[in-house]
Amino acid sequence: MIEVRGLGVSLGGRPVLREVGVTVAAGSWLAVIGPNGAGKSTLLKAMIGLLPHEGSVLVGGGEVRRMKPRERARLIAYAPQNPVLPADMTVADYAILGRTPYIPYLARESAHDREVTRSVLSRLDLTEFSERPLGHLSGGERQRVVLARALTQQAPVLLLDEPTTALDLGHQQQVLELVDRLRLDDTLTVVTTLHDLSLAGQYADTLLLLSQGHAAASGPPQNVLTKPLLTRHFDAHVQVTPDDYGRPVIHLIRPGE
Ligand SMILES: Nc1ncnc2c1ncn2[C@@H]1O[C@H](COP(=O)(O)OP(=O)(O)OP(=O)(O)O)[C@@H](O)[C@H]1O
Repeated sequence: MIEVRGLGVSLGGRPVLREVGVTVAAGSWLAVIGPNGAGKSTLLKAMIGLLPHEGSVLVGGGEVRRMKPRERARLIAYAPQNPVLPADMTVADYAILGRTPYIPYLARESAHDREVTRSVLSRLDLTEFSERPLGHLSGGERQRVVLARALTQQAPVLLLDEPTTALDLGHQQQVLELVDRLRLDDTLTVVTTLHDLSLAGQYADTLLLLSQGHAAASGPPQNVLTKPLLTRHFDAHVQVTPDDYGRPVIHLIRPGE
């Protein structure tokens, strides 16, 4: 569903991604991990065609940079890490913007568009906030609203940049479970950046470890979430233990222990 080959991106005259290649099969989940500044958000932005780049990014068989915005929006939904939100717009009005690619020019949203939006808001525990202005929400509520807008888009490819950073434990689990259920029910292809490596290992089929703009490792979680790789690329003291299902769990340990 997604095929990235020889991707290179320069920002401010500096190379930020170099020769990155990755393939994501339809219906699978790729988690992009790596230290701050490694290029994770840049990779997602390149996948949606927002950045000039070298190499190719194919989504659904087509080059993203050649797609018309409406065509692209029906194929790829993207929830950025820190979007600027219009403070006076209500939650419901913002979430229904995800339906824009389906609304004919000069027409209004249909009953179906409103129903999709209502259902997504309900699944994200946001019904009670529907009429609240975005400027009157907590950080975690705002993050769920950004995700809601991406989900109302009902695109087969979902790119989520750090979807859980501002969420409490329960909402982290709720959001990731919801994304996984949609992935399985509707064969969505999911790409997320995630700083929580244990969560990345629990939900993703494949991990891509970016380090200083290049792909340092990729593969199933147990091959990427290893002590040597994490120590080298994150410069951290960690212990990796399997959970009850054999998936790697990462613990930070005090240096010297
Ligand atoms: N517009 C820009 N101009 C110049 N450099 C930029 C620009 N945007 C990002 N960068 C740089 O590109 C590098 C990669 O940024 P990116 O946001 O992709 O990292 P990241 O892996 O998502 O980091 P984090 O974990 O901190 O979110 C960083 O060094 C960043 O400073």
